[in-house]
Amino acid sequence: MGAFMSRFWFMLFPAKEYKIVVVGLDNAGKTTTLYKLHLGEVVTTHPTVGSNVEELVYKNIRFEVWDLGGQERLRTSWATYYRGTHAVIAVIDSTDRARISIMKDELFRLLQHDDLLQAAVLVFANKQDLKEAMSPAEITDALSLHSIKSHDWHIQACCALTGAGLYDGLGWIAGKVTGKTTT
Ligand SMILES: Nc1nc2c(ncn2[C@@H]2O[C@H](COP(=O)(O)OP(=O)(O)OP(=O)(O)O)[C@@H](O)[C@H]2O)c(=O)[nH]1
Ligand SMILES: [Mg+2]
Repeated sequence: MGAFMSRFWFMLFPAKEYKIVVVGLDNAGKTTTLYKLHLGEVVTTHPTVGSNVEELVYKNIRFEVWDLGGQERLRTSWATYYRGTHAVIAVIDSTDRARISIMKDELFRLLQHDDLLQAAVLVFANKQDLKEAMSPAEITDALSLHSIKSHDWHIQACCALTGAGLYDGLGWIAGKVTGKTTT
């Protein structure tokens, strides 16, 4: 391959791609988040059975983003997606006070998984447009995030419908996986 072709090839296919898995209870807004980031649009969603996967490029960093189904019967299969994961996004429906403790249990279970020992963890406090939404501070307490010492974690308020906060969260992941500060 000539020098020009080689440069062209690497522009098209940069070597590194980072894998993100998106987890959270059903109705949290995972699929809405993925397609808001991927298409810039709010898509009509149905409960995900299995997964959706899309590629995102942000600040020249390529991410392969896996959105998993959150229904109870599907959560046991989340672990089959973990291998090679650089970052986890846990999407929270900030109005779902009744089930935040279930999400906490799911979060602490995934933190113990061997395939996620190196993964950075971003918590999206989604649906902040709704007035009954818990604040990020309330969610931090409810999920006991300060007790997590084994992983880098960060919580970001967001609204998947407007996109507010989504790129701030992705920027945090970008900084963690590349080891650089991105602005
Ligand atoms: N008000 C509001 N509604 C949202 C927001 N994000 C998502 N939703 C709505 O929440 C509902 C569920 O969104 P989905 O993205 O399908 O949820 P999911 O987490 O993918 O659900 P499963 O696939 O069943 O695990 C949809 O009606 C979305 O329009 C948000 O930020 N604010
Ligand atoms: Mg979904």
